[in-house]
Amino acid sequence: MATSSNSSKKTMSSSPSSAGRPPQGVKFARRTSSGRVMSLSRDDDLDMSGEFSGENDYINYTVMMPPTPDNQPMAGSSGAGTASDSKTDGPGPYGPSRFGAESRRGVDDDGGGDSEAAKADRRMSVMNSSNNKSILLRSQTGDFDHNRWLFETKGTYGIGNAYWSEKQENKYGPEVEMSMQDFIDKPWKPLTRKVKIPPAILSPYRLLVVIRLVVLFLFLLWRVQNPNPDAMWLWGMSIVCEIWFAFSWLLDILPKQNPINRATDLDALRDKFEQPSPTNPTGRSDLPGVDVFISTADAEKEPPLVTANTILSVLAAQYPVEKLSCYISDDGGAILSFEAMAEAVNFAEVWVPFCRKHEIEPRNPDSYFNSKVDPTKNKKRPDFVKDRRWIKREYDEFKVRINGLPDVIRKRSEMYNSKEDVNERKLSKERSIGGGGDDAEPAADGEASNVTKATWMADGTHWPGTWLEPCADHKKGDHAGILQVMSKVPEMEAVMGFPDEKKLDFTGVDIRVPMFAYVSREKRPGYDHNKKAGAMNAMVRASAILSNGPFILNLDCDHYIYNSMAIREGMCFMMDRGGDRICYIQFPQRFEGIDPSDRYANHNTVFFDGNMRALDGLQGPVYVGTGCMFRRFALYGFHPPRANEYLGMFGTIKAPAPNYHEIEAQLEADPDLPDSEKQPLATHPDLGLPKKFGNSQMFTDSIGVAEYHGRPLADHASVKNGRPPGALLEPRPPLDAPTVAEAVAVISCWYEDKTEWGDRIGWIYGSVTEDVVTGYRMHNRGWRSVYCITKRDAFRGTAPINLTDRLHQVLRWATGSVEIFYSRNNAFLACRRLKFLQRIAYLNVGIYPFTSIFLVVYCFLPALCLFTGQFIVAGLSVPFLSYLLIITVCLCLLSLLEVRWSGIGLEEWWRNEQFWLIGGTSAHLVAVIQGLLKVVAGIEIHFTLTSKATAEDEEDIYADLYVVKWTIINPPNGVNLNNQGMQI
Ligand SMILES: O=c1ccn([C@@H]2O[C@H](COP(=O)(O)OP(=O)(O)O[C@H]3O[C@H](CO)[C@@H](O)[C@H](O)[C@H]3O)[C@@H](O)[C@H]2O)c(=O)[nH]1
Ligand SMILES: [Mn+2]
Repeated sequence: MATSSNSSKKTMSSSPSSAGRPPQGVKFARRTSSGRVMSLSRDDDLDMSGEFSGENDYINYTVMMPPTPDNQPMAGSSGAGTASDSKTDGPGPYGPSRFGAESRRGVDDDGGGDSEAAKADRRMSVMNSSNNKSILLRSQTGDFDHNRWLFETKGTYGIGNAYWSEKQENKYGPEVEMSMQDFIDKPWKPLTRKVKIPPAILSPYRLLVVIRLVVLFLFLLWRVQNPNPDAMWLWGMSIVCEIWFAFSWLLDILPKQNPINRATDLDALRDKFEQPSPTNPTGRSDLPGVDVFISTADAEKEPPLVTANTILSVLAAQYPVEKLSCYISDDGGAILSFEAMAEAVNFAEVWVPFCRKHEIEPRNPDSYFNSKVDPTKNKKRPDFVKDRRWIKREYDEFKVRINGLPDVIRKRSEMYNSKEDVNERKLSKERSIGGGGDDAEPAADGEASNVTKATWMADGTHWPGTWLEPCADHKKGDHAGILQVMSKVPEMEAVMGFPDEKKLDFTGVDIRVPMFAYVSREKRPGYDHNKKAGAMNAMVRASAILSNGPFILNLDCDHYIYNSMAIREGMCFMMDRGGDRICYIQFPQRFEGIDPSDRYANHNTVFFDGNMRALDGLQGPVYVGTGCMFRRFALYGFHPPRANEYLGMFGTIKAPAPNYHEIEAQLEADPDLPDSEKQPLATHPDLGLPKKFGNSQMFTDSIGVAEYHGRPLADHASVKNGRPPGALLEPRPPLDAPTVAEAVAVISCWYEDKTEWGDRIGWIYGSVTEDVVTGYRMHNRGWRSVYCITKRDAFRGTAPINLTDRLHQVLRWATGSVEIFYSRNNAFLACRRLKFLQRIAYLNVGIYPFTSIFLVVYCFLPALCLFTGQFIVAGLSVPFLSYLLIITVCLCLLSLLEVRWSGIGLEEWWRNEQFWLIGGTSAHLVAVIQGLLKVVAGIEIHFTLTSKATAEDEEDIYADLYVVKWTIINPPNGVNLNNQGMQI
């Protein structure tokens, strides 16, 4: 089933051994004599597609079909001569494939933002918002608290609701003819609201914190004043520890004083962006684009089947198909991942419409078929059972194909290699015939064994990535950049299926699949690839050129979309009033396959439901990796578009942001300033600052567009930095070859030379927990973030199940924290835009591993007491005991209240305490030592990938639970087994 598709593969090294390669296609990337690919910037007036083939400084660029792993690997490529027509255009198992990049790109449209029409649109919106607002509307936006009011009235009011629900019935009917005035006067309905934690819980909580603080202070004072003269050393040691514990408790508890909950209104989002309106008569989606990034690094530890399932869940997400793009970054450059992804896209052709037709959840096939609930629940269509049976079989076959891939690839490669061998032998024979003699034969044999064993793609070309038998240019950390658009940019309008389409009846179901691209950045020895952060940055650039979605969702390869509405939930925040100041939306990380009693606190609920919720009430949750939706513009290192800054201890002092004021004043004085001057982007405090993004003009041009597309709708006077409704209805231009070439150029390993990538732009380098640092930088610039807990989990993933893997993970996180502590990202050095309590929270992130030193010492104290017969105090006096009692009772009450406001279970809380001690006396301590070694001796820290369980080992999913691999981080655990250290 050869599928027609275009692969855009950069053949960086034109190795002579690739005799069977088809003739090179479009040539357009420029390569200098030094071997570097230089500025590939596309000039809009210049048609680059044809003219470069004559120049010798352009490298070859092949647009070819992706070899979807077929089950007749050698067919059609039996001879080197036939390879050239391997671009067979046949239907795959599900009909004509959607693979491929188009060859032309709309000339008149460059994505919206900067074109004349868009400018005119924006001017219109400025006029509308300033002139046409009714008095009523303005009064509503004054000091009146919409969110609160809506919440209290359960969110139903005004003509808005009635009006819009009527519309739903008849999308394209005559009702569309509503007047502009109607539209403008539509009450402005918030997309999100804050839900306060009941004061009945919060007030006693705060009170107890104060009480405990005072008592703790008095206790320590008493302890200092009452030494134990018999054992001063014991007394001294214990008191130092106790003071540290008090300090770290303070760091932990202070940022927790204002937890909040949030709720989103998905209906309001739909009404606002996807209902017919004067600016949008057909009700086409006016939502901004979203680029989803999946990262994988190792096809062994991260099984391709798991990754493929994640991809499928993304492709089937409920978001306008034409606005959604998915990218996978393969840091391993493995052909296995590549072909598995090609298979996944193939399967998506039926899987995605199936999900839409029957509205199933979750849309990760593996979880869906394994879920314990009755699949027919709430299913009304009579053909559901039949369809499900069919797709289940189809999925099983898909699994078999994926599992068979390693074999297929190996066999195929062996075949090609032996063919090469034979050719080589023939050649040498011919050569040696001149010399004559029978001894030619053994000589040829000897030669053959020298030929490197290449890894071949199904179309008879060399795999540009890592080979099964690694060699120079084709191994991990040394291979070309690969970018392949596996599913092309979809049509703008829904494409409805018909009966019997692809063996299922898809009548009235949109059968489009979002764009999907496989990306493996170039890697060369001598370059620091910066782990996940580097992979992310490469994807940020490639996606800016290919789709430029103003929002970026990042998922690890094992984290799939569990709630197909998740992206829309995030979008509610981004598109709400003030949403343009939100840099990212962190979703809680939820895990599956963890032992029921969650022995090692893998769920981490105390963190995800407690700490993060609390931070949401300050400046926002920290960025903790997978399940986070970014504003692209914020990733580029800009400051938030804001007129005011909030300074001071508690961020309550309002002051105008620098520069902004001046420009405002200028504008007032001279209303005839050029239009561009009125745009909020132009009034960004730091837009003038030169940022070093690298030399891709196409990339630089995309920045402003992404910013503009990411703004909330300017449908209300209170939206200061919005875009007009209907601005995002333009179709996306199809991808053309120069665009793809540019995307390949920006994933090359030298692109970041002398730029600020990883320093001020994108994911920040230099830490194994790139996530925390990246988020910190944004908060430090004054952005805020939002924590989005959805009723149905947004995403789900796997977590390490045995103690060793878990400790390694905790070790990596703690090491990252120590790195942060010793870096310039230490919150002590933060600028004043970081709110005070937020700063404390970040300090805590950097400091918590150091607690382990004191914890270990303290854990040894009981033993020391036992041996020496001494105690930390002179005698068990009444004040000592009563202080201890109050402190402990307060702590218990606080924990209870915390459990109440965060909604976690008591057992979960207890597991967390236990694991805190286990990790605190082992992994954290090692992390402190590692961190010190790095700072003092410059010893690098490795990123140990967390192994993911295969979806296959179902027999005993907890088999790993008790596996203990002895490593340096285990021994301190012995301490814990007997001691439960007294915890202040
Ligand atoms: O060189 C690398 C190393 C890792 N990864 C990817 O990074 C992700 C996270 O790796 P994993 O071993 O699963 O780490 P976890 O501890 O499970 O991940 C958490 O912690 C990481 C930081 O330590 C964050 O990056 C993750 O998003 C967060 O989920 C995976 O998708 C990897 O494929 C790469 O792309 N390139
Ligand atoms: Mn993980």
